[in-house]
Amino acid sequence: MMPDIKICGLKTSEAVDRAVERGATHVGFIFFEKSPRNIEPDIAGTLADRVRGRAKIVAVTVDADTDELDEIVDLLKPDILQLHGKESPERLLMLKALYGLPIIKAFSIREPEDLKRIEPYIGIADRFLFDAKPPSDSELPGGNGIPFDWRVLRTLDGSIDYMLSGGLNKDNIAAALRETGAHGIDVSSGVESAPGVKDVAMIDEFFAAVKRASALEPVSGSTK
Ligand SMILES: O=C(O)c1ccccc1NCC(=O)[C@H](O)[C@H](O)COP(=O)(O)O
Repeated sequence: MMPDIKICGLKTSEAVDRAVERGATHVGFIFFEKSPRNIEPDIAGTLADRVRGRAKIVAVTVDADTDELDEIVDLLKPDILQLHGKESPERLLMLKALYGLPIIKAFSIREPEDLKRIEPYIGIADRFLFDAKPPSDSELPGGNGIPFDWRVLRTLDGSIDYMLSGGLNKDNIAAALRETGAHGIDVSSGVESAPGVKDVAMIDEFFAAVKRASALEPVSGSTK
């Protein structure tokens, strides 16, 4: 079965169109000034309009205040909010009540202990996103293009819905899916030729790799 596929950090119509043509179920726009993928909400809104209804529009923010979120929600009209900072469970409840949108809560993972941090968010976040811990010299909480040890997720309760993220690319996605069986994946740097510059050929290659990997998957219940 094909996982949900989120292409994150989109900034051009060419990349948005190609991602959705190839089968992206989610397209992500980054609202974080220090990121090479940062985009203004009005420009993101115009890009999102190209694919609205065909892919879920995801607004990615980091500890954004309510004024900033008001502007993003107003101009982008996202289907989902992705919170990539230190937002508390109470903050998620408040934002869900305010905007009526589902929330993906991102967590950085290095070791099994890190998974304990999701516990207070279970039943509040609609989905989790597991990303690698940023390197100590990075100013970005995400989009660093580095994977974590996916074996850490072996201890995760199978009922937890999550997207796997962090350094995924055409060369490692088959192993990542084999190890985790993730129902959702998220990629940014792995389809870029330089930080913040999406490459349509790399988008093609990534989707081709996911399709190959998904075709190899054993069919549950099959006797063959
Ligand atoms: O991508 C960014 O620049 C970014 C900045 C600040 C917060 C989150 C950010 N990205 C969020 C994502 O969902 C990325 O796709 C995810 O971290 C994976 O990125 P990569 O390892 O580059 O594939």
